[in-house]
Amino acid sequence: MSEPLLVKVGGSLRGAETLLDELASYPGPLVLVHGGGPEIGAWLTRLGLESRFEGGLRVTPPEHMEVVEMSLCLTGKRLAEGLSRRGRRTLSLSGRDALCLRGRALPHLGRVGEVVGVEVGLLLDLLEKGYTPLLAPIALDEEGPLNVNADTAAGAVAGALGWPALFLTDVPGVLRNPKDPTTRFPHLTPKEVEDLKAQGILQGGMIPKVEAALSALRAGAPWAAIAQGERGVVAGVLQGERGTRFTL
Ligand SMILES: Nc1ncnc2c1ncn2[C@@H]1O[C@H](COP(=O)(O)OP(=O)(O)O)[C@@H](O)[C@H]1O
Ligand SMILES: CC(=O)N[C@@H](CCC(=O)OP(=O)(O)O)C(=O)O
Repeated sequence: MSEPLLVKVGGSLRGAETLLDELASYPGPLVLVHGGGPEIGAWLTRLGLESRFEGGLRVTPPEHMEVVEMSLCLTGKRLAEGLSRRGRRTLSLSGRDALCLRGRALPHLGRVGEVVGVEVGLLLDLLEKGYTPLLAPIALDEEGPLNVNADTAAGAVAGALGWPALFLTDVPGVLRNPKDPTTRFPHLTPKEVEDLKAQGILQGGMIPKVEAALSALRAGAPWAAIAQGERGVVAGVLQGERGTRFTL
């Protein structure tokens, strides 16, 4: 029996047909979390709204939140359709459905939050019925929806499930030189991550991704890895041949 996996699909991978084939054919149970940063940015720009990032997080004033949510939900529906057409029946949900992701707002970033609770029972029920759950990173607090970085949301879901977390993105892993794919770190510890941050080697969206991998491990995920969303990636990571693996 193949091991269950939590896979985060980065917005940077939009339109990657080979990734849909790869995920649809995975023989074990999957719970998926998707991003969609590039689409959100494109929609905000189209509507004349500008985004500002702090530490890799999109500052989200309340008036931007509907755009964020609409964009993420559309991305989720497209992915769910792509996987379902390939034979993996996938349901696209957000943290609002059945109050699946409970959140807490972070200070000074508008409606940006983190996940404080995951309705694991719902995810397991869907899996048992043969559906693959695909979550958009929207969590709920008492005031309504929160924009959660998709890596952060994926780390929280992996931790709550106690499943391994695989973050798929557009680079082969954490790189010493982000422009040179041959400089991949096969393995990183929290101390090494701190050093890379201090040296400015981890930037932008890689910061929440690495932090999410470590927080998934701290919450009980058996392993966490960042790798490129391409054909053969799941087997490559399981065999230790691709991606960057994290250990505590
Ligand atoms: N040290 C690093 N190694 C690899 N990628 C890095 C590094 N620092 C910053 N990055 C950037 O992080 C990006 C991946 O994060 P992000 O764009 O948020 O992806 P996703 O949408 O898949 O979550 C890479 O495309 C790369 O430009
Ligand atoms: C708070 C915050 O930054 N939320 C992210 C949510 C989407 C995301 O994380 O998408 P990727 O995985 O494609 O980066 C955003 O607004 O872009």
